[in-house]
Amino acid sequence: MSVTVRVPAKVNVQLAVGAARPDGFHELANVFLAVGLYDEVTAAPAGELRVTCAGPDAEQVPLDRTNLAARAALALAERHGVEPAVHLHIAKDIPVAGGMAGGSADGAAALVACDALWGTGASRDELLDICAELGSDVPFSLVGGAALGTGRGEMLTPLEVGGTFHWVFALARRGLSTPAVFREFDRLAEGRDVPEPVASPDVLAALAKGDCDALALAVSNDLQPAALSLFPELSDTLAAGRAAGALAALVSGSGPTTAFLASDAGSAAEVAAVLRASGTCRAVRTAEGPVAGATVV
Ligand SMILES: C[C@@](CO)(OP(=O)(O)O)[C@H](O)COP(=O)(O)OP(=O)(O)OC[C@H]1O[C@@H](n2ccc(N)nc2=O)[C@H](O)[C@@H]1O
Ligand SMILES: Nc1ncnc2c1ncn2[C@@H]1O[C@H](COP(=O)(O)OP(=O)(O)O)[C@@H](O)[C@H]1O
Repeated sequence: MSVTVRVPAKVNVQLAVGAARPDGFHELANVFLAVGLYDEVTAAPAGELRVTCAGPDAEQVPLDRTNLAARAALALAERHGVEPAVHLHIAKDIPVAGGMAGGSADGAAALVACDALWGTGASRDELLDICAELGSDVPFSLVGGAALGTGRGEMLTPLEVGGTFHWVFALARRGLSTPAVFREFDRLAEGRDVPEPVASPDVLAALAKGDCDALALAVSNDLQPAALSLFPELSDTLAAGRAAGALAALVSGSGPTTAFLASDAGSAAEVAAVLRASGTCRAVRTAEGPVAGATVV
């Protein structure tokens, strides 16, 4: 008996970042869109907790209890008095440390898989509570679709989306540490007023209408200057994607993956081909959104 859960990556179509809070986190207005790059987590009975991982970048994924999938299983087991004797196999396809919530996705997927395998019958709210404990992006990985995340990003308001958005993702040759990017954000903001983060009405309207031209004009990422400060070569990738005809180009979350909005699947394929030939990135993927969150397959 085993349970497999498929879980998507995310791109931030708006990431507004406020000042650092006393708890070390930043207040956000974070507009998430789930996109069709997936990890799959399979939970199966075992003598003890064990994590294995396969796929691109698998060697960068920790297999101990710091792995977010393992942390999810331990959190659910503790709440329900269950022995976490489970083998979690992660089939990765979401770039690691890429700014696409790959680890967060595996945390949400492992939670759903273990809940089904163990029959703990956790409610949606309980699963969301555990996700919020695991990380700021993890609740959205469970929910999927499109949502506005406030607080650390863990308090979600689902958003209407009136169509399909076509994306191209350029994977970078090295990762970026999310905490390091937030620290660089703080350094760049020193001495300046950091406005309260507010969701952009233009972003919300463009999503609701499914209007890629309007979305292209409205997307923004307050972490982009910090990511570019730590990884300046990403500017070349952004420029290559724009020159290839992308409607918009931005760093995905804390990066280093760069995201390019295209008008349709054909244009996305053209932008992807130009980026592959540009020599400015390690690999290029295309994906559409919104897609569903963590789902038992
Ligand atoms: C930046 C975003 C945008 O969606 O995602 P990625 O680009 O990493 O995928 C998220 O805010 C990342 O969420 P997640 O990766 O879950 O962060 P967490 O594990 O909760 O926190 C990791 C570290 O990031 C910083 N952090 C995270 C969230 C937040 N609102 N403020 C922060 O300052 C803190 O240094 C924290 O210790
Ligand atoms: N299941 C997992 N998949 C990927 N990374 C993981 C996982 N569990 C823990 N990590 C750690 O989390 C770090 C951030 O990974 P990830 O969530 O993919 O980055 P991002 O939040 O930028 O998308 C990785 O460098 C890795 O060390």
